[in-house]
This record gives sequence, C-alpha cells and structure tokens, in this order.
Amino acid sequence: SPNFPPGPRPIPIFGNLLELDLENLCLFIGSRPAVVLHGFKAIKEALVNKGNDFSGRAQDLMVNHAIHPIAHAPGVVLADYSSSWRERRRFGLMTLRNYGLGKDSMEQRILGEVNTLIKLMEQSLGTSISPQLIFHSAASYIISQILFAQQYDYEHDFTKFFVGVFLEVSKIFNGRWGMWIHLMECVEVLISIRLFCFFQGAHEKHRKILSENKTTRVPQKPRHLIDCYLDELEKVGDGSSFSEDNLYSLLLDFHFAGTDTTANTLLTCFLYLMSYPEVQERCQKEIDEVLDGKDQVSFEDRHEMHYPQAVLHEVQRMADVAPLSVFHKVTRDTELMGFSIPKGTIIIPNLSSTLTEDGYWKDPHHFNPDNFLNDEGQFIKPENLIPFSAGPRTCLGENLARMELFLIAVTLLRRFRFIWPEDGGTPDLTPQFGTIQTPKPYRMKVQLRPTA
Ligand code: HEM
Repeated sequence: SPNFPPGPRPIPIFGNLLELDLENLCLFIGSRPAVVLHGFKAIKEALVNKGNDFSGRAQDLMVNHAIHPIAHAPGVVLADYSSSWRERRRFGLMTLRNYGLGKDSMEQRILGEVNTLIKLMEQSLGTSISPQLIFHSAASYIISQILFAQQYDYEHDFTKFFVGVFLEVSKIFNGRWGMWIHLMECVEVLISIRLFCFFQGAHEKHRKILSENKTTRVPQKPRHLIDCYLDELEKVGDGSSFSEDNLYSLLLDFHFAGTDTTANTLLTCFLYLMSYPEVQERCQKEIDEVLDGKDQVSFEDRHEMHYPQAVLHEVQRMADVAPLSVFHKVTRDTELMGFSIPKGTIIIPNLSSTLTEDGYWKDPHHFNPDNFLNDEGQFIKPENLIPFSAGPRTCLGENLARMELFLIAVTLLRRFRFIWPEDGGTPDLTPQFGTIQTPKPYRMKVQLRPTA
C-alpha cells in the first residue's frame, strides 16, 4: 500500500524480523505484512476506538495449526472476529461472572487453594524452595476448579501433565528464537508437529473428564463450566457454534491462558517482595491492620489496602507478562493515525511499550509502588496500565486473575515472611523475553511471621 506505515526493507523468509526494532511501525513476518502498535495512544486508537476493524486473528500462523487439533472448532483465543467467537466469548464471561456467593464462589475456591499453598510452605519452613512449580500448579488447579471441579492434588499425574505441557510450550515460545519461530514459515511445520502432540494429549485428558462429568451431572444444576456448556448445548439450535469439539478448545484456551500468565505474575511478585524487604514489610503492616480480627481476607478488602494494591499493580507493570499481547488482524481496509492499513494485516500490540512511556509514570524505570499512589497515599490506577490488553478482545479472565493475585499474595504475606536465600546470589529482576515472560528461576526462604 502506498501509504503503509514505514519500516525496514523486508528480505525473503525472514521478512524484516532480523532488524526487529519494535519502535518501527511496519514489519514483514515472512511474506505477511504486520504493523507494530507502539505506545498507549496508538494501541487505544486501534484496539478500543476502532475495535471492530482491529479485532481479528490471523488464521495461518504456526500456532493456529498446532494449538487446536480440532481445526473447525477454534475456541476463543485464536478464533477470528466473528459471531461464533462472540457467542463463545460471551458464554465464557457469563460463566465466570455467574460464580456467585457461598462456598462454590470463585473467591472461596481460590481461598481453598491458598490453604494448599500454606501447607506446602509450612512443610518447607527454614529451607529454600523453588516456587515455580508451586505457583503453576496452584493457578492450574484454580482454573480447573472453575472448568470442571478438578480434585487431583499437585502430585497427581493429571496436574503434572498440564503443568508440564504449559512449561514445555512456554519454553518453545520463549527467547528471541521463540519470537521468530512463532512467525516464520520455514520452521513452523516441525514445531507445529511437536506442539500438536502436546495439545492432542491435553484434548484427550479433557475428553475423559467430559465423559466422567456427563454421567454425574444434573441438568439445570451446573457445578462448573462443563455443566453450563452442556446445558447450553441442549438449548441451542442449528447454526450455533456450540459443539463438543468447541468445548475441548474452550477448555484448553481457558486452562492455558489462565495458568502461565497468573503463575508468572505471582513469581514476579514474590521475587520483588524478597528483593525489596521494606516494601514487603509495609504491605504486611497494612494487611495486619485491615484484617485485624478477621479469619481470612476477602476480595472486597482490596478497597482498604491501598499500598498492597499499588504493589500488586507495580508488580504487573514490572512482570510485563504478555509483552506483545496476542497478535490481532485487521478485519477490513482501514486507517490508523493517518496510515492506510489493508485488510488482513497482522497487528502486534506492543503492550511493553506502554509500561515505561514518558509522561505517564512518576518513576517509569524503577520498581516503585508510588506509580500507583496519589499524594494522599491512596491507590490510583492509570488508564495506560493494560497488561490484559484492551477493546473487544481484552482478556476475559481479568477479574479472575486479579482476584487470584490479590487473595494469594495477601494471604501468604499475612502468614509468612519471604527472604532471599543467603546463597542465592544477587536477585536478577530482568524477565526472560518471550510470548509469555517469566522471571529467571530463583529460590525463596519462607519463615513464619511472629504474628501468624
Ligand atoms: C495475570 C494474568 C493474565 C494476563 C496478564 C492476561 C493477559 C491477556 C492478554 C494480553 C490477552 C490478549 C488480548 C488481546 O488479544 O488483545 C489475553 C486474552 C485472553 N485471556 Fe488472559 N491474561 C491473564 C489471565 C487469564 C485468566 C486467568 C484467564 C482464564 C479465564 C484468561 C483467559 C483469556 C482468554 C480466553 C483470552 C482470549 C480473549 C479473546 O480472544 O477474545 N486470561 N489475556
């Protein structure tokens, strides 16, 4: 297009990825044109103000071939912008929202799982532990509770299988090389086959769960997402995108999207809390005050916990878990900031670019919870913190993820002190670059707090 945004000259196969500098607006991924959205203004204009034009998903990237062995049932994350995607997305949001009050509520399920974490940490008091598997298992367990009320513990093959698959898949996509394989046609086939095998295994496990649940379910009395879906399947007529195959894709989407992201944010959280002990202590002081006399924290308590809330948001800014979001695609010929963007162009929202952008933050380049506090010490959330992206495709697990981060961090901080082990070297706070970023592996020492 004569008015396409500027960028380096593409070369065959690699496109211009070798010159990847994410400030450039235009890229070629192999032979496919792509545009990087840099900064909050560009991202908001595209994903929010022009949401209808910018909310597609490419259907021919490697990940499409690999992630859904059931190609005609694309789930939510990778489905193109269409009425059937909207139908499934709405179902997912409604189901998450309808987890009401009482012992089955989302909040109680999360708090139940924090007890498992507490027990594990109590068993390792005084020694140093690697938190990676623990947080991944906890996040996988919580989302599985919501999807199908999973009862297996962390040592069960089922939990180990999923956590193993998610960690393995993340490894494939991580590192600079990971970015490229995500995008280049030449190695796609090999990697696709490997991923395909992983996901085929995941579908099989979900299929087994579905058949077990079918026999125990009571229609109209849903216990979890699978039951809600089966109720819906009975109601909908022809032309609906609800099918058992689509259910497997949905389960995989939610299970995957809800595990690695949340676990890596928690890992970042505890890494920073150990590296900044004075921040940890100030959080604990405020948590003790607000929860004085209460058995357990509730999500509502966040409105009174200004400092811990500021810390958790600052952690999300530092974690930068999904630096390039999930790629979008332009659904029709359109314009952005005076440039023409042809239909089919891949859109890469550079969410990282908003995190240190000039003019938006008090202290953009350091870990500083003041970025989220006003002069009176009250929590404020600037509109340009968008770790969950924005617009019609914004993360549909945002509320669940926020609840998990808050309830888990506050409960653990109330009970334990987290200390960087003496033999742990100097903390390295730089995340490992990847589709989903993760902190470098580290160990932590856990002590009971005197007040616990
Ligand atoms: C800290 C945790 C999380 C972060 C940082 C995060 C971030 C994101 C981002 C950046 C996207 C892409 C949005 C876009 O395309 O513009 C996304 C999509 C999505 N996320 Fe999350 N996410 C988190 C947790 C979760 C959880 C717990 C769930 C579980 C339900 C979830 C489910 C989804 C789904 C289904 C989508 C696809 C939405 C669509 O394409 O319509 N996420 N998330």
